[in-house]
Amino acid sequence: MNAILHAQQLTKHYPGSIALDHVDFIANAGESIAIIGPSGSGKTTLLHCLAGILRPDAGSITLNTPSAPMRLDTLGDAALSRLRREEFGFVFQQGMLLPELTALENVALALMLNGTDRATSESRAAEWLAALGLAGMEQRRLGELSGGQVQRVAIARAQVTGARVVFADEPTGALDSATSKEVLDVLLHSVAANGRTLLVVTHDPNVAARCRRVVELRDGRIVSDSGSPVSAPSQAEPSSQAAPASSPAEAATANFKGAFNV
Ligand SMILES: Nc1ncnc2c1ncn2[C@@H]1O[C@H](COP(=O)(O)OP(=O)(O)OP(=O)(O)O)[C@@H](O)[C@H]1O
Repeated sequence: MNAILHAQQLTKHYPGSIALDHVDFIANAGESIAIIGPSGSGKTTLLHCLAGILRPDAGSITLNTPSAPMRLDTLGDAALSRLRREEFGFVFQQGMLLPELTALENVALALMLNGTDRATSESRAAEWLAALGLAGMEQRRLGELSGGQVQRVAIARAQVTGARVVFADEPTGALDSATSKEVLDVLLHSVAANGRTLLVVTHDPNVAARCRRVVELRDGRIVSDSGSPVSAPSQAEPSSQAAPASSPAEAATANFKGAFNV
């Protein structure tokens, strides 16, 4: 498999605690990886370091791009922000979306920040929203959507730019179990259909069980790494090999190819 993200000897301290203790980690292209572990074990710190949100105190993080490997830990702030906008997508429990904007504007904004014109951005955003089951809701503000619908907007925003790695932190944490399952289906199928890599921090065993690989942290160290499929092997297949649609979520997946071929 091809490594897309490679962290070596990642270390991050906070006053009075060590959040990451010489962590070595490789994410391969197309994998869905759950990061689990007890509260305070360093999951969010690891995710934020890998995503270029936090700078490690020591260690290296390399993103393999088609042009050249890029070292996140040595990039300047402006270059790091640009890399985050172009290469990464984020689905967090809250905070990534702007409540004063409509669903369409929230998704389109991700493209506009990368220099895409407004008309193109809105048209691609509308395709993504439709593919995720939100057709007809484009003009609603976030307060007019359910929690599950808001997370679908976040999933669309995370991927509309063509991000190659999607980072999710408790993406279903605020949802009831039925809605969690729906949102998880949409997230897993959409990243798989587009060949993206997914890293998801979770306390939910149902979320971890649906990921291809499970990495467990304790006291800032990786203590186990399944490194092999635990379920849903089709998640790692490229879009051309995606299974035929047989449910609304899978039908949405099939539409992604259209969303990206425009
Ligand atoms: N901004 C901060 N300032 C000080 N200490 C911090 C900060 N952020 C995290 N920590 C500490 O670093 C350690 C790892 O925190 P982190 O949030 O990464 O763990 P986590 O596994 O994601 O926890 P949770 O499951 O509760 O979200 C903990 O001891 C935490 O208290």
